[in-house]
Amino acid sequence: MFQPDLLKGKRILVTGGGTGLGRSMTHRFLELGANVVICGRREDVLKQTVDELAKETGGEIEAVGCDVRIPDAVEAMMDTIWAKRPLDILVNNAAGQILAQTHKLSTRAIDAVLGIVLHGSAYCTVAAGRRWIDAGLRDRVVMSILTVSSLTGAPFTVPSSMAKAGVLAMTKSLAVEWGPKGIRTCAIVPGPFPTEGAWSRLMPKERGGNEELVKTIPLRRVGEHEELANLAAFLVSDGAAYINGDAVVIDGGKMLQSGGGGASTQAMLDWTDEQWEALRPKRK
Ligand SMILES: CCCCC/C=C/C(=O)SCCNC(=O)CCNC(=O)[C@H](O)C(C)(C)COP(=O)(O)OP(=O)(O)OC[C@H]1O[C@@H](n2cnc3c(N)ncnc32)[C@H](O)[C@@H]1OP(=O)(O)O
Ligand SMILES: NC(=O)C1=CN([C@@H]2O[C@H](COP(=O)(O)OP(=O)(O)OC[C@H]3O[C@@H](n4cnc5c(N)ncnc54)[C@H](OP(=O)(O)O)[C@@H]3O)[C@@H](O)[C@H]2O)C=CC1
Repeated sequence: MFQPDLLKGKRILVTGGGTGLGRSMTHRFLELGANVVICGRREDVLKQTVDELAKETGGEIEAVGCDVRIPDAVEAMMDTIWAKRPLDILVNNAAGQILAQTHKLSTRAIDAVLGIVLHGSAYCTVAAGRRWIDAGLRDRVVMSILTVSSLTGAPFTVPSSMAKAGVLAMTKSLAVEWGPKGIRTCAIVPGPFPTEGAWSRLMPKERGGNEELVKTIPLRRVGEHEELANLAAFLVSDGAAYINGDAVVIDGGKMLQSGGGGASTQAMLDWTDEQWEALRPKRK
């Protein structure tokens, strides 16, 4: 699908790259010749991913333990990365989610999610951007992984929806402020892509499992990691050099199905031919 050296020479940081979609993007970036640094809080998870992906791809990968909620930890991580070679690309992927009734959330619960998604993305973006701007480095990219709820809002995942909407605002704002400095920003808005992290927190069996979920998606399936990883590879590559400030939705059309007619559209999709026929005016 891509030239095998699409990302050759690019040094990329994927936050939360040890698991799930971050791992899958890292895998694709390595296959395409990038040098990738991953970060996360659990060093054992990072080490295992580094070992596995180095073996699977033969690519250059390293890990730095970092909690992106802690400003000093982010600065220390960037110093460690820069000591070897400056980044070309930052991928803000690390996230936290809680499925709960909003009026029952504790302030610590709200802060836990806002801290990872909103503050963590801002700390990483500013730490990389400041270094690029101070050194006059151009042709750099910040790509953030959002959620459909950043565009639509979503009940029961309010802190995440708020935080991702904030990251979208950062993406659009910096496209204008940093564009002239040779730094472009972009985002991906994924629909459902099964991962242990998301499914264990957001898909309790009471939700009906994947069978119920796919009925809400026009393409009638969840996403495949490779599909998101390919989009990510394109967006950070020089092939997408004129894309700045935009967020690309990859959700099988889910957002469109739940919009407009909403719940009643959903019900109509399950109507039988007889039900539709019964609506036709009868000829006299
Ligand atoms: C269907 C497809 C939709 C897909 C959309 C997907 C979007 C995603 O973002 S998926 C990403 C999922 N991955 C993760 O969330 C990974 C990281 N997450 C975490 O580490 C935790 O889940 C975290 C966000 C809670 C943060 O962990 P930590 O800092 O260790 O925080 P604590 O465990 O100490 O909890 C802090 C605070 O939050 C309360 N809390 C935790 N879970 C819940 C819950 N389910 N309901 C209500 N409250 C919860 C916890 O009790 C603590 O509060 P206090 O008790 O007041 O101390
Ligand atoms: N899967 C899906 O259907 C969807 C996912 N997304 C987005 O995709 C991205 C990846 O999610 P997914 O792969 O599903 O979930 P995962 O739980 O697998 O990924 C989250 C990653 O973030 C890391 N992380 C969490 N908190 C911190 C922190 N404070 N500092 C550093 N790293 C942290 C975790 O590692 P550790 O715990 O070791 O720190 C983990 O590797 C997220 O941005 C999510 O919002 C969006 C829409 C749908």
